[in-house]
Amino acid sequence: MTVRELSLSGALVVGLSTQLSEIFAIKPVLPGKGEVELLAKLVRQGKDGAAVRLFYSDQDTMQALWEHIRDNLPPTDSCPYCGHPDDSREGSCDKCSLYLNFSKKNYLERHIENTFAQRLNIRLSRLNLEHIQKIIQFVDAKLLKVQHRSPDKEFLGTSQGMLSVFSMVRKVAPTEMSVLLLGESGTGKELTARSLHHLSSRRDGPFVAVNCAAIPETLLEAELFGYEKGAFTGAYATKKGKFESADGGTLFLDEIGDLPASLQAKLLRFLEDRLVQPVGSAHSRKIDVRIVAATNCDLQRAMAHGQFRTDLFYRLNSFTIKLPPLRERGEDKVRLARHFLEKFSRSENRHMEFSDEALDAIRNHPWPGNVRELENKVRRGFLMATGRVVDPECMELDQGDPAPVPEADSKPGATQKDYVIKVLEQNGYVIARAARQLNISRPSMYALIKKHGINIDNMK
Ligand SMILES: Nc1ncnc2c1ncn2[C@@H]1O[C@H](COP(=O)(O)OP(=O)(O)OP(=O)(O)O)[C@@H](O)[C@H]1O
Repeated sequence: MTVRELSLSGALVVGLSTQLSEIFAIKPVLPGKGEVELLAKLVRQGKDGAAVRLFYSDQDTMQALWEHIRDNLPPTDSCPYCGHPDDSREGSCDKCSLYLNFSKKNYLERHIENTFAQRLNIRLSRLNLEHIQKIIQFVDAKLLKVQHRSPDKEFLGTSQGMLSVFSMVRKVAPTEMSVLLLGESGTGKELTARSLHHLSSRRDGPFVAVNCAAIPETLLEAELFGYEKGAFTGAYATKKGKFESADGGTLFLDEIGDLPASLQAKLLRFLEDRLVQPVGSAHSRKIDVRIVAATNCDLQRAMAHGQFRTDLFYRLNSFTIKLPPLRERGEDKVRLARHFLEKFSRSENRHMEFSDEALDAIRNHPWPGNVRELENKVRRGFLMATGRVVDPECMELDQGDPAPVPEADSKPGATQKDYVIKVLEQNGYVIARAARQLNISRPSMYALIKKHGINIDNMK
């Protein structure tokens, strides 16, 4: 096979024996580069030879090919591609629109771009409007995902609700605004708070998380604001509070709805003047901390009952992000489940997969404990599966009988309280075990106990 004519996108070859659809290689010798391999496809067989289309190769080869072609261009005023008379060679050929300014440095890139655009045009012209509309929608959806993609590769979600969370996180993170995170237990409030911190200019400062429901009321003030030596019995040395530990960074106050009234006032004062006064100290210190607060309880209702200060609520509520419950996240349930299974598989070096039944059970389960519950079920499935396949039984996912977990704020108080007491009884009043049964965190279990005024010591 001999290569007679060679251009950037095509060649004339003689002695070719090939079918129309086949892709084959031609190997012209280029000065200064030697033999190069170019992939080609037959376009037309004529009596002088076969016209072939060339596929673009790597940049070096294309550059060498272009230099060779340029050096051998015939001294003609016509377009070398279509023969149309053109004496300027400054722009594009009027007839075939190819870029003719050969002396320009970026000729090769322009030529390749134009050729791609032309091919795309030809393809598009063969599609009907409905197809084009579908392509545009597809591209839009892809762009949306790229732009709103999670700021953290461990923070997953492609459902509409989560894309909007990611978008809000990106917008508010670089500002100094306080942020209020709302959402049921296990929906990812702490993960969101960490993302806010990592995307802010405070990322090199500390991230300090405090669960206001998990610390007894009597200790909470000292824990948050610190204390001076001798401030109270047992205060043997001066101790920094969480505000001070978070200086220059972010303080995440989880279960803010459980903050006692006196501390609500202190937090409000801090948000106004950024001063912190340790217990037993006569002096205040200026602290540079961004507050991210979170709660899974209904602060509006708490305000209506006089349990949460309205002024503090409005101060914190200037930017609110609501984490959607897992049951409203569509296929994210399966994506997250696969993510957790892969994580466990990697850490144990044991590859596992879900059965189709397991995937259906994951789709249908109501997930009252949200992502935390999903992670726990997948962990259980990973540990209990005997072969390489995780089925609904080893995850203890019974589609017909989802665990009736009390939803913190949607049921009348008495019913929920009874249920919590029952679960505590069943688990011998061991908080961790009761929390596990309800698929909620220990702090959330404490919060439920506190919310209903349940006194475990009297019950044992
Ligand atoms: N979108 C997500 N992608 C990956 N992991 C997630 C996601 N959301 C939550 N998780 C994981 O689920 C678990 C619970 O999340 P997190 O502690 O942030 O929830 P929370 O809303 O703060 O819960 P609680 O109110 O009970 O404190 C964590 O292990 C977290 O890493």
